[in-house]
Amino acid sequence: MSFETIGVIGAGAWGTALAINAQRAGRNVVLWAREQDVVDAINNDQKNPKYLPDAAVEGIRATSDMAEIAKCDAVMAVTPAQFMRGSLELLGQSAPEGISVMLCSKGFEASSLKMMTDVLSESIPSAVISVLSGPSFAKDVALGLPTAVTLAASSPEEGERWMDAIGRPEFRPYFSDDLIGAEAGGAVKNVLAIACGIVEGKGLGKSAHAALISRGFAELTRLGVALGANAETLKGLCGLGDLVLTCSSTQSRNMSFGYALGQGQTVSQILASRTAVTEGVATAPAIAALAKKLDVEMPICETVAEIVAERITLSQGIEALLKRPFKAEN
Ligand SMILES: NC(=O)C1=CN([C@@H]2O[C@H](COP(=O)(O)OP(=O)(O)OC[C@H]3O[C@@H](n4cnc5c(N)ncnc54)[C@H](O)[C@@H]3O)[C@@H](O)[C@H]2O)C=CC1
Ligand SMILES: O=C(CO)COP(=O)(O)O
Repeated sequence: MSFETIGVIGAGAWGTALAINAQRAGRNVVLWAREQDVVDAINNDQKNPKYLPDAAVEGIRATSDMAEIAKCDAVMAVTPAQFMRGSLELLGQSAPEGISVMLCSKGFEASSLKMMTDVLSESIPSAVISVLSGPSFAKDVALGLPTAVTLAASSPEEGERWMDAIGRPEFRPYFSDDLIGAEAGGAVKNVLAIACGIVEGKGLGKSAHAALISRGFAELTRLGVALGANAETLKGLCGLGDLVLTCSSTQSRNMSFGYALGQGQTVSQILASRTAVTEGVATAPAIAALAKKLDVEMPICETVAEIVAERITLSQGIEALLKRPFKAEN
């Protein structure tokens, strides 16, 4: 059975862009927003000025009633990671047995150190889980610019259903059976993008920037593998691909957060100046704690966690990384 109606939970920039893409792919789309002004703007003006200004949100119905989402053939969950559990528990109140849910957010739950796949299994035990991740800025997808992503599903049949439902020439999903790899890549790259932003903001040079991406990728791979991912998956769109995108452009909220830190702003100043979520800020301490728990060497991510918690200064963090003992590359 193919998915004809798609429910999208979360009308932030990414949920809205994914809803636009699914509508363009020919699906009937219902978009759930927690804010009534966002629901009204989409239904009355075909716009989402709060989270995705400039994009036309046409042919999509917005709702604040989660029961309407539960009636759809399949659901894309796009709530920021720290609030994902609440959204899924709400969906679980009216979801049918075996509902297909695709997780599209990038982060770990800071309070439990859990991945979104675990949060979904705990909230809706019968859900059929998929993960969408990869280099894809919401604005690019909304504009219809070419994008390729990893679409990880628990069976090839489920993957086919999702690819048929949301794939388009300008939005190319590549199938993977590695749910953990797809998730881990997206979560860790956000933390590394903060580090890359700091390097750029402080003017440490492109050589340092490239070194950080490369050594950061080693950390991302180590943690992913320790969590059960296949290292090959992490070389793909959801790992290296997304790391390169997010570390290359201040269009990334994580990269621009780090850039602003590098330019001398404080964590609270930067967060107070934006409505958009900066996932790496909450995920950094979770990754640092996981690294400790699993005995995985992740000095860059641990340094970002210390900086974000304001336990060390940028200069202290940079010095500590540069003074680490020389060692073999792998
Ligand atoms: N924006 C992008 O280009 C991309 C974002 N993502 C991921 O998608 C997820 C959602 O990000 P965006 O849509 O960009 O968010 P956004 O920054 O555009 O909007 C914030 C979202 O958080 C929700 N929110 C705020 N406080 C909340 C609360 N207390 N409870 C529940 N929800 C709350 C808002 O309703 C809104 O939907 C994140 O995990 C992000 O990493 C993934 C790929 C691309
Ligand atoms: O995940 C993203 C692109 O793939 C978006 O990254 P930011 O949340 O840092 O903007």
